[in-house]
Amino acid sequence: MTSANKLELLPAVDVRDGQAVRLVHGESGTETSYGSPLEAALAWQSAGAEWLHLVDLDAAFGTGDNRALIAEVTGAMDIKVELSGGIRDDASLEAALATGCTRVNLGTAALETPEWVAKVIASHGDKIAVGLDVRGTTLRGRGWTRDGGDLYETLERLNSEGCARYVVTDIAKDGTLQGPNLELLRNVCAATDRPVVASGGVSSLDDLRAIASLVPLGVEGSIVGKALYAKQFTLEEALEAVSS
Ligand SMILES: O=C(O)c1ccccc1N[C@@H]1O[C@H](COP(=O)(O)O)[C@@H](O)[C@H]1O
Repeated sequence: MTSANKLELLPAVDVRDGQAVRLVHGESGTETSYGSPLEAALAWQSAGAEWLHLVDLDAAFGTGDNRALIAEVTGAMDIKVELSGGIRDDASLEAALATGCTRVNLGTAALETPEWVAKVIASHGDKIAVGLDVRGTTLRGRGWTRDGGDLYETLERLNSEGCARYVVTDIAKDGTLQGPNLELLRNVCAATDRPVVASGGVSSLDDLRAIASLVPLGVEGSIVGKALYAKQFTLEEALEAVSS
C-alpha cells in the first residue's frame, strides 16, 4: 500500500474553557478534562502525528471562544492542523486561516448560510472542509443541538458547489468508544467522489483497521479522540496499525 492509500490519523484536541476535553455524544456538560491543549497537541506531534484536529468547542456551542489559545496551539505545531468550531462568517474564517492552519472545517454554516459556504468554497478550495455531523441521516448544527436538514440532500448540494472534503461524524457514536459507523461511511462515500474523514466511536486498533479498509471507497482519514485519551492504545500503535 502506498502512502496515498494509507489512512491518515488526526488525533483530536477539543478545547473548552481553555482545557483539552472530551465529550460524550458532543453534549455540553459531559466534559472530561485532560489538561493543557498545547501539551496534548505537542504530545500527539511527538508521537508521530501528521495531523491535528483542533476544535474550539466554546465557539461551536456559542459559549465564547478560545481563539487566542487555538492560534497559539496551531502556531506551535510543525504538523498539519484542521481547525473546527464556530467558523461561520468572514471574520471567524479569516481568524482561523490566519493561524496558519492547513484547513478549516465548517459545520453550522453549511446548514444555515449555504450561500456564504458556496462562496468560501469557491474562493478557498481545498482549505475548506465541511463537517457533516449526523444523527441518523439528520444533520445537526449549533453545537449539535439543532437539526439542520437531510445529510444526502446537503451532500448533493455541496458536491455541486465543489466542496473538497467531508468530515463525517456519527454523533451517536462520538465519545462513546462504541466503534465507528462503517455503514454511514460507506453510504457517504457512495454519495460523493470527494475524500471523507471519519469521526466518532473509534475504540480499538481493529476499529482503525476497519476504517482503513474503506480507503479504496474514499475514506482518507480518521479522527481519534477519546480512545487516545483513555489510553485504549497509543498513537504510535495506531499509526503502526494503519501503516500497511
Ligand atoms: O467535536 C465535538 O465533540 C463537537 C461537539 C459539539 C459540537 C461541535 C463539535 N465539534 C466540531 O465543531 C464543528 C462544528 O462547529 P460549527 O458548527 O462550525 O461551529 C464540527 O464539525 C466538529 O468538527
